[in-house]
Parts: sequence; structure tokens; C-alpha cells
Amino acid sequence: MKLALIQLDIVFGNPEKNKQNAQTLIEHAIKQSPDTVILPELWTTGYDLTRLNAIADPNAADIRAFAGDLAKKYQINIIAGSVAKQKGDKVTNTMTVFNRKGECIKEYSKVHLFRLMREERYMEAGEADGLFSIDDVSAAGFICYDIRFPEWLRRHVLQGAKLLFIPAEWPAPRLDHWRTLLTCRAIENQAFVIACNRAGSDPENQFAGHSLVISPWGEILAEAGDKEEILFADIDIASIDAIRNRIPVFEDRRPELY
Ligand SMILES: NC(=O)CCC(=O)C(=O)O
Repeated sequence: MKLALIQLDIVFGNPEKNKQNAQTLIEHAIKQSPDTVILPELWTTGYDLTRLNAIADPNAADIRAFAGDLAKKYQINIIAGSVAKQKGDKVTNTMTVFNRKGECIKEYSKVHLFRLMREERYMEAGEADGLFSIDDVSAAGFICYDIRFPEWLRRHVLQGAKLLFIPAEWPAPRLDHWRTLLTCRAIENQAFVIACNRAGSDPENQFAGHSLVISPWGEILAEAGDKEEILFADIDIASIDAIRNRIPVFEDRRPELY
């Protein structure tokens, strides 16, 4: 499976500009014939949380039209990062996933809200899992801070997820945590980790970039720099079973003890 991670430099609070920029980058990526394109967290608005009532996406209708059309036009899967989804008086940090026909096959709302960026003041946490399939491969989505909760990812892997997609807005001062946590999640779950961060800054944070694709053995297959770029990687799905046979972690677990 060929992946294209769109490490966007998000324009604060400007969905129209961000959609234009994302479309340009996606259409650039299409020239390399990716199977799956991934976008970052809250990429239409950034963390412009105080203006969410003006800029959130009502019922995620806008992202459904934008990413659904592109997925169908180019016959690709799109993990459309996350957007601020407005439903009634609630806003969630919601990821959408589109198949090659342009159908929205999953919505996942971030379960762990990040207090350091005041997310819990403006958003509601999700309550449901992030499981889906693309091209018949079991996958799951998580959003940024979710990666600090290994038991949440493990629950999905125990239900079959082999590709772990992670859109993020991860600040630069914790780049070491980003790399270490993602590598651990890949090794302990013997799964591919595909993590698309944003580049650039907003009024409060400089973001790390360094989007990553990590193998189930913990090897970094591709890593972006700290500027806007498209990161490409090819992953070999069959390698997952080879690694799980070599060190049979899932057979050796002792769930009766923990
Ligand atoms: N947007 C986020 O959830 C950021 C999470 C983060 O920075 C962390 O250290 O965790």
C-alpha cells in the first residue's frame, strides 16, 4: 500500500484557504499514484477554538463533500484527518475516512481531549471506537493525544486493526515524546503506525512536523522534516504476520493477570 501523508502548514481559523492548500497538495501527491492519503488533525481550522461557532463544520457536511469528491475522482482512500464537527450545540474533534468510491466509511471522534491546549473547554469527547477497513485491511484511527493511552490502541489491535492512522497537531517541544510514543505503539502492537502531523505555528504553538510511518518492527520507514511537505511511504502488509509469527506477543499475553 502506497501512502501519502499531507503534512500541511495550517492557516489559523481559515477553512477555505486550508481546503485550497490541501487540494493542491493532494493533487500533487496523486502524480505518485498513492493508494491512501492522510491529513492532519483539525486541519481546516487549526486550534482556533474560541471561534468554533463560526468556523466548525456543521454535521461534517463540508469535509464529506470535499474529501468524498477527491476520493471518488482519484479513486483513492482518504483518511481525512480530523475537523471540528458541529452537531447541535456540541463540537467534536472528528476524523472521517473515505473509500475509493468516495463513500464516508467511518467517523471517529477523539476520545482523549488535551487540556494543555484547552480542548476540553470547547469540545466534547467521543465515546466510540475507531475501527474501519481500507482495501480489505483492518485499520483504526486515533487522534494525537490518544497515542498516550496504550490500552485504547491495544483494544483496537485485539479487534484486528493492523494499520494505526494518527492525524495530529503535536507541538515541537515534545517531538521526543512523539517519536518515542509512536515507535512504542508500533512495536508493542506489531502494527504499522502512520502518523500525519501538521507543520508551522499558531498564536500559541510551534508544531513539530516529523510525520512518521513506522513498521511493526519499530523501524522508521519514512519521516518528514519540520516544514510543509508530502511524505510518501510504501508498506508491506504481509510483513505484519511474519513479525507476529516471529515474536508471538498475542499468543503469549496473560490477560488473566492484567
Ligand atoms: N493536539 C494534541 O492532542 C496534542 C497532544 C500533545 O501535544 C501531547 O503532548 O500529548
